[in-house]
Amino acid sequence: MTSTALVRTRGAVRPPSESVTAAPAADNPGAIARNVAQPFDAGWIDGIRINPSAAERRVATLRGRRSVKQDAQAGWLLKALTCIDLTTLNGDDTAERVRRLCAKAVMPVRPDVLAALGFADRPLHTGAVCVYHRFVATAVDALAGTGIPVAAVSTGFPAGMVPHGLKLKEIEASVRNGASEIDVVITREHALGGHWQRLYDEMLDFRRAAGAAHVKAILATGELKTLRNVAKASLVCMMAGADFIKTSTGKEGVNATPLVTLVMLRMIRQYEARTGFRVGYKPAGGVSTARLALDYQTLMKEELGRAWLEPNLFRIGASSLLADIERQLEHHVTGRYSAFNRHPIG
Ligand SMILES: O=C[C@H](O)COP(=O)(O)O
Repeated sequence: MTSTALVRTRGAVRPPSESVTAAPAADNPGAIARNVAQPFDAGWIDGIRINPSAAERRVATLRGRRSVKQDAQAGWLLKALTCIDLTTLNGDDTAERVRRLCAKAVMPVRPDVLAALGFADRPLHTGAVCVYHRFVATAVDALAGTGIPVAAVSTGFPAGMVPHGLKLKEIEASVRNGASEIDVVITREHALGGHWQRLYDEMLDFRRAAGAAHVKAILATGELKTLRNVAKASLVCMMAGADFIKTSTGKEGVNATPLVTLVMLRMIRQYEARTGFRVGYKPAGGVSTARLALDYQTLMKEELGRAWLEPNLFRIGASSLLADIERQLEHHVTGRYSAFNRHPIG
């Protein structure tokens, strides 16, 4: 059994010292070994300990520590843009709206702004487009030839209150329609009741049903009551083979926060140290400003290192973040802010 000092401050943390550009990291060519499910390990899970006040202190100093210089900010924001899962998950979504979203994913920033930033010859796109199952085929069609993956929310998103067998069928149907990423919601009751073996079995089934498609396990952290539950659920999902762990559906009362992020990132770090597998992280829900995106990037870099700033290990689930990033990039180039209504998509 491992007793884990999970969220303990470790002294001064180096602020980001290098400019982050939208170019791939040299040590991260894009391909990483996919996580492989580990045997269920009750001792490892039982040994997890959290120090909430230390974690709170750590995130409280985040903005004070961050030192992304003004001219480096554009590079960080372009990088953030390539990590966005550009999302629409509304009851009034239509195929037409999804097609417009896909067009935005292909060209997220005006060419003249990109050119002014020195990216004229390096077109950028978002990390993925994320939709309900109903629109997977539409998005796959709209994104054909672009290399942009389609992510489908699944398993009775957002509450997950449908029978297990139906959840597996929903995953399989989205994969058949061309989704290469599946965002699955966990059964919160398993975590709230400490039924970790049940959560493990559930996630193992989700991962099997997804086949080659990558699985992002949505913990719905705002509903898990304690940071300890968040840490344990993170570990169990990784142990069962999840490729990413994701905070929220965007529909809970509390969605992504720096505090749950810190806890989840420490678990990713611990999981890599124990198994050698790198698992990705996706904050989602309420991440709507460039400033928040920079906060999450800073946490990723400080806690996990440069490799975790790339879209194969970092995504931001967001329906409106892109609009603010565009505004900040335009401001960087022109010195003026445009109105939000000039950015109706993203
Ligand atoms: O997974 C993505 C979230 O549903 C998006 O949440 P948001 O609309 O608050 O950006």
